[in-house]
Amino acid sequence: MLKLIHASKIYAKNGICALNAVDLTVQDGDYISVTGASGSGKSTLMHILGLLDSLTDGEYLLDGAAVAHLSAKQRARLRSEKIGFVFQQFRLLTGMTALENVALPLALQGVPRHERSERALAVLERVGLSDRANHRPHQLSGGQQQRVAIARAVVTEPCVILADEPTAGLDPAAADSVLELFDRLHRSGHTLVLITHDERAAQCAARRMHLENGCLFG
Ligand SMILES: Nc1ncnc2c1ncn2[C@@H]1O[C@H](COP(=O)(O)OP(=O)(O)OP(=O)(O)O)[C@@H](O)[C@H]1O
Repeated sequence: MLKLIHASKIYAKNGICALNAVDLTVQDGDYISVTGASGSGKSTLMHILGLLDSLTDGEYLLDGAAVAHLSAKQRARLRSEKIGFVFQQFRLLTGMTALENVALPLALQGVPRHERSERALAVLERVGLSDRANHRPHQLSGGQQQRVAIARAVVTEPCVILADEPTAGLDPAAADSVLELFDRLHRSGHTLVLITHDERAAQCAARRMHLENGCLFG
């Protein structure tokens, strides 16, 4: 469903080859972790898979379709339909409740208000936070905020969840609750790509990959 074929990314401004002829297939239901030293190309890989940047060589197929020639508008639409993002910094909107944050991607897709509240609440229930639906981010712990962010990423039923260092900065118990949630999402059929420095997090994935100087192994 996600396929990189001999994918390379060279940044024009400094000539750095951040991805070097990478081949990667992510099948429906996969749970993959990608580790690598600082500067090995992890963020670049996430940006490419998340349609936030383009390849300089090779191909990226999303659900079987090449994305190289799509306009910025088409890419943005595809991104909101097919990809759920989870970031290290949660990126929740501080003025909104947990429920409103989770419902936001549905609003952007034009889902009617009544339906989006229902769906957001159902997903908050799945991440164990339905009793916190009306709390704002500052009233939640770091681990709870990250679980809200994960709920927001899955509410649109994307093809894949791309998580960039989702446990960095969390204490061990909170990190465990996030990894446990990923495990449950994987077991219920979700597709996950976890980009991480955290060896313990990487071991939770069903398949491990490793980046070294832009080359992908594993
Ligand atoms: N926008 C950019 N313009 C130019 N060079 C870049 C850009 N983004 C990344 N690079 C370079 O590409 C290489 C890979 O960077 P990338 O951020 O993908 O690595 P990373 O593994 O995510 O690193 P970290 O773990 O430190 O975030 C590095 O040498 C980096 O300096």
